Amino acid sequence: MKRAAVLGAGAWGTAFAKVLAEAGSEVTMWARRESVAAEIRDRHVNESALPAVKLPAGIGATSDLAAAVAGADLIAIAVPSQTLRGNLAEWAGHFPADATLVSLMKGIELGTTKRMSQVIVETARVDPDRVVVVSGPNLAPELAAEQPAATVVAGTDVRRCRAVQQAIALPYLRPYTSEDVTGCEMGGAVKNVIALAYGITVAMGMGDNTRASLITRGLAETARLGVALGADPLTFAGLAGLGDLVATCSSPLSRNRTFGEQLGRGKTLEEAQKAARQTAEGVKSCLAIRDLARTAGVEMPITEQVERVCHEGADPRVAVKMLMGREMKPE
Ligand SMILES: NC(=O)C1=CN([C@@H]2O[C@H](COP(=O)(O)OP(=O)(O)OC[C@H]3O[C@@H](n4cnc5c(N)ncnc54)[C@H](O)[C@@H]3O)[C@@H](O)[C@H]2O)C=CC1
Ligand SMILES: O=C(CO)COP(=O)(O)O
Repeated sequence: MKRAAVLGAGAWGTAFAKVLAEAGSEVTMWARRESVAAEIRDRHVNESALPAVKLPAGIGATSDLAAAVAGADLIAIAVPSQTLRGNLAEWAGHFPADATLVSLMKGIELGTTKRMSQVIVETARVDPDRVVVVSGPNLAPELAAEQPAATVVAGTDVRRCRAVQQAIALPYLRPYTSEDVTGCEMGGAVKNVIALAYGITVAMGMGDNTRASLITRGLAETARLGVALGADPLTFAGLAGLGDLVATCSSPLSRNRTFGEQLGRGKTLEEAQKAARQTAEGVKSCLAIRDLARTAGVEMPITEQVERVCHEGADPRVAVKMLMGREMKPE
């Protein structure tokens, strides 16, 4: 049996801990609040993150980071992208020397424009081979309800990828491996921005033609940026690209889509933030992704408009007009 730690007891950390435990690992979760750790330990639930989900009784939980990671050979991290660097500054010294670090996050760091695996390598001072990314169409409440889904385990060390693949394979979760870390992370981060745009248009009453156009052109700009950063174009046709984009845009469970709906109803950023209980990564990542695109000389018109609506108070109706009024070109 493997010993795994999951750092972050939000929706995804909790669902992922359940997966690891059910696939045979001995799991300890780290929660920021001791009350959440106690609830997981004693009542086997995490009501605020995943209401009504019964967790395996064997999952341990603590708010003591050193205790959570002691002896772990797999450490999965599921905190907000923008706090990861700060979290790791406190944590990294406690990580066992050869543990595989699994990034579950889907965002780009503000300011540095770094992907989460890059932040882990830099801040925890580990060899890039030790970092593995898990990304795909994996809405936490659906996975926790054991609805069948697939995902991608990406890394530069095939042996570690296979070990993580084995550690999360279940009758309801089918993991595939990939060597394209950049592509998987860019797919996961940019789909959150496109899901914001999708939510905005849903709230504006737009129909399936608009939705399909957004998904398709959203994927086009995701792939354009990803390829400029060295990703394999085929990754964007896979689970961590199109798969996650479709799941997130289509699902009322998505925090990013829901956040977009608030903006589409005319709420300000601050009002939408007040209403959101959990992390909607696209809201901050859209700034970093726009900066990445500008530096790489890549056009990302949907991302540009999402940034304007989120952070410059632009009217969504004007944003739609600007997207539709762009210069004509071949597909
Ligand atoms: N929820 C989902 O369905 C999925 C989420 N993800 C990604 O996983 C990451 C985590 O997402 P969730 O668990 O859903 O988010 P969440 O908002 O439910 O949980 C985030 C957790 O991080 C903890 N945390 C630790 N340090 C923190 C700090 N300094 N500031 C704020 N919170 C801190 C919070 O206490 C909270 O438990 C995100 O990057 C998200 O995009 C990926 C796949 C699925
Ligand atoms: O990444 C996800 C599904 O794969 C979850 O999306 P949200 O963060 O928008 O809920």
